Amino acid sequence: MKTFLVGGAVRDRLLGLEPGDRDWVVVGESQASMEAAGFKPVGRDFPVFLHPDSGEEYALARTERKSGRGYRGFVVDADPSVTLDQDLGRRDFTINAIAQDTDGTLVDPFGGARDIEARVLRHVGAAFVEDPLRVLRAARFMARFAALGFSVAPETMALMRQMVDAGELAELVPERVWQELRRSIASERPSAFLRTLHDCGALAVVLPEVEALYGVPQRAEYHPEVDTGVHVELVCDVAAMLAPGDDLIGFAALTHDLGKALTPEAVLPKHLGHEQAGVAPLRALCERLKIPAEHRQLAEVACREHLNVHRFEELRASTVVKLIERCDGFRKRGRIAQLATVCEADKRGRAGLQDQPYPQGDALRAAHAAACAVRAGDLPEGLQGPAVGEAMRKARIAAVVNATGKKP
Ligand SMILES: Nc1ccn([C@@H]2O[C@H](COP(=O)(O)OP(=O)(O)OP(=O)(O)O)[C@@H](O)[C@H]2O)c(=O)n1
Ligand SMILES: [Mg+2]
Repeated sequence: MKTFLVGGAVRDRLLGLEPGDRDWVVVGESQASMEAAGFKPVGRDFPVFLHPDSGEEYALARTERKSGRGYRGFVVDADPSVTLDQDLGRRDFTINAIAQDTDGTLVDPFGGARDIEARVLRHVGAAFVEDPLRVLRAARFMARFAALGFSVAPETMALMRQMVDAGELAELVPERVWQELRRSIASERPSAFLRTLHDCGALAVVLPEVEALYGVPQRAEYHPEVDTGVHVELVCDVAAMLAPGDDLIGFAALTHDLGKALTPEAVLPKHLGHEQAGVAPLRALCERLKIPAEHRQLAEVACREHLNVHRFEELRASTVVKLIERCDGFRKRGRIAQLATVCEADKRGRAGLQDQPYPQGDALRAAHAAACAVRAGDLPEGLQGPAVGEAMRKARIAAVVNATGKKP
């Protein structure tokens, strides 16, 4: 059986990175011969099998041709006569279209190794336009590889712009948009995802609430970068640095300032009340993309409360306890630490201010820990009904006073 390693594993090895999942392509076999060799069929849209021992994915070499709208609208040909070069030719980017023989030899008909060397993300061929998801994949690979010096080839960028202008991205279902977004905000450079989509016009289609932040000014004394879109890019990158791989914190960082797009012109560059104004566009975005509940909740808390956390020094202990209650932080114990991280990313996500300390974060975490340490057994005995809640809140306030030296 003739098998080749393909895709991400070959690419990542050439980049000197730790390869993830290994995907294999098989040439000259059929559904029947694979099953006879003990492989387990798992593909729904095309013939892919799991290796009986390693569990790795083996796909028959195939060609694909667009036959209609939607991501299922493809005619797949996986006949044993399909060649390795044909299979590589249907792929998205040259850096993903390199195969490696079992003896280590590379099969690289589209110059993928050269593009890896030159740090260029380039499409393989004209069939690129048949799959609108590839616009988001380009942006996601930029989030992952921009820090290594990658950029999108101008001709690929032009093609992506054409696809957007032709309305192709309307085909993308929410689940697939979220999958690419989730992985991008958990990558090293989420700003490159946003910037790539912004530059080709796709951000306006998939995340119009975020696109609307570009061109909106903020006060230069507080925000040397001025542009709110640029601010959000920076915040996402700091969040990715503070919490690597954490899409929960990444999503809240991305959406914390959506309200700034709604500030009336006359009020600019101030953004009074943008925290409350941001809740409606945030909910619209979450509904449309079917964002998971936990992500929605942290994002909404961060949107509403980020200024309160920034002024933590000024808050009384009772105000802190109420803030924690509003965040559901006594039941969801991880949430306050997450909020503190998002707020730190917000403060440090400003041009030239990345290295600023953010003492509010630790102070909030310490206050939360102290308030959480109060147990029902610490309260006076014999309390009934609402009196228990009242006594609990008082005890928590006292604990925060103790831990922080704040006024009650
Ligand atoms: N819309 C897509 C999806 C996948 N592929 C091809 O299928 C391979 C495997 O896809 P996937 O696992 O999604 O990407 P990887 O490149 O392996 O990256 P990752 O490390 O994220 O798995 C890609 O390298 C690419 O050759 C493609 O051409 N077009
Ligand atoms: Mg892969």
